[in-house]
Amino acid sequence: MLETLLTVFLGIASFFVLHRLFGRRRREGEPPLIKGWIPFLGKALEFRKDSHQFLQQLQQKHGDVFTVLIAGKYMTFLMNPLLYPAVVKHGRQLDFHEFSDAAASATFGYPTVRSEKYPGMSNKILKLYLLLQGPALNSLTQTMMGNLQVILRHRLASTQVARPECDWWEEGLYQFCEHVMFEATFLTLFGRPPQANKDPKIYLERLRWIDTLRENFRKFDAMFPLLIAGTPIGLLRKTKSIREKLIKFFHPDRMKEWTSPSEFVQSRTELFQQYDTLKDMERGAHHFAIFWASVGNTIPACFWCVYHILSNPQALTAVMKEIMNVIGDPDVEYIHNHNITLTREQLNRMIYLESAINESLRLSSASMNIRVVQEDFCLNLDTQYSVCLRKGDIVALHPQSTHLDPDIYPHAQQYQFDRFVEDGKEKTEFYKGDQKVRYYRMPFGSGATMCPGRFFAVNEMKQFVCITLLMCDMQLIVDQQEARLDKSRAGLGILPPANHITFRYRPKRQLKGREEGDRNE
Ligand code: HEM
Repeated sequence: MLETLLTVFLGIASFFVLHRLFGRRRREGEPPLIKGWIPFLGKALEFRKDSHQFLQQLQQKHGDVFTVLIAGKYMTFLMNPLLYPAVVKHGRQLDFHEFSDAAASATFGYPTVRSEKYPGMSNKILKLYLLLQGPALNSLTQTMMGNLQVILRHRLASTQVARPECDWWEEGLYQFCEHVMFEATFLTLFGRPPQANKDPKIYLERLRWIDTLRENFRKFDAMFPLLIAGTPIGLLRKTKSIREKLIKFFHPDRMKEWTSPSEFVQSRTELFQQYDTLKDMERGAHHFAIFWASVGNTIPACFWCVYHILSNPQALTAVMKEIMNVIGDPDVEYIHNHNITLTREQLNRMIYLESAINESLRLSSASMNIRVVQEDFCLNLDTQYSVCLRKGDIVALHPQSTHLDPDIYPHAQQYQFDRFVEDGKEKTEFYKGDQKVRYYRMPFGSGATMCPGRFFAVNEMKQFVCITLLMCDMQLIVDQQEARLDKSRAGLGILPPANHITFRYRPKRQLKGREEGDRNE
């Protein structure tokens, strides 16, 4: 044991010494470099505890642009959203895919896409993302709507059978969102495995495959921050075998048996088949990766959205009113016994719901936009200010600092469901001082590399909120702590809650005017 500790210590110490001797020096025009090894280790921990606070302190001390040495990489942070347009404009010199390709391939277990072994594949993958948007989104929306209702109806029916004595059923709100969204998104994108086609009455049988998939997914996801940070999977105990199980689940031979996959997944399957150099397990790894992308952020986002709406009577009333206006006041019998349809156009009309979703994304998103510098160059940030960057360095935007900037968003820590509505329309003008901020809301990134699933994701969230509010009476349990963000996943997207939140629900009994009164029952 002592020997191991000594070896590790000597390894780290010699790395630090070598780096001090040969590490690079600051040059003219480069941003302030924050270094120093012992403080750095402490700082890495501080960053993990609260990245926003940590970066804010550095900003106060060093200004809007500074460089930090993290895990051997020089990362230049741009902390002021007024400087972001310069980065977005330099997409060629500040590339997203060099980082994302390397990080995703190591995390999910497929070879890097930009390799010569797969000519043209990277661009073809990007083109297929269009099948998550535009006209293709209509059929995804329709399928998702049906899946959400089937899953929720089954859930209500089976809970009624399991707990007939209860008027209300208590459950973890996160677990509820996770169960429903995980299955609905899977079925919508990937279609139905044979197990899912069994007689719907045999519900437990139907659930088994998705339960196993979700359990393995959860275990993998818990290790995701370490994997994406470059930890070799072999060091992470059982994670390697769990990833293998997940990849096998998406093996092309199994996927052949799934009925009605989305055009998006079907086209990706066909694309991967065109490359003989790609092995079947690697194709499975690609499918698993896109499945992770499709639920990894959407599930916590749904949690925050429902949590905030249930915590704010005003928000609940406004959203419910909007839903009823759009779908035309059906009665509760109709809701429980018929398929509710909501088209994309109807979802687009729900501006209060959209604002409520955007507000919860603003408060819970902690993604970092990473770009790799492709050549030595000086980036003109505004008319007077430019910073010089070196090839291979990283430029990072930290949207959370914008989202929580009280200059842009007064009472920035507060949830205001209608923050993004003005004069009955979406509010799109936000200012910092007297300057208009172009990139004021960035949970999905910015510029050409913005998340290609963003329209699908917002649609899904709207559908989830509409269907659950229409089919269920829902209340947060009183006398519990407010939900807090789990900041340990900072940099990776929507933060999950750090504490357990319980809510109670039952099949909807009455549709109009009950929401406010219900809370005090
Ligand atoms: C609330 C839900 C979601 C959030 C907050 C989110 C956020 C993000 C962010 C921040 C990026 C990186 C963008 C950049 O740095 O420029 C990204 C990339 C990506 N997202 Fe999402 N996303 C969500 C849902 C989805 C869904 C539902 C899908 C797919 C079905 C998806 C697919 C992707 C893909 C494929 C990329 C990589 C794109 C590329 O390589 O160019 N995302 N997402």
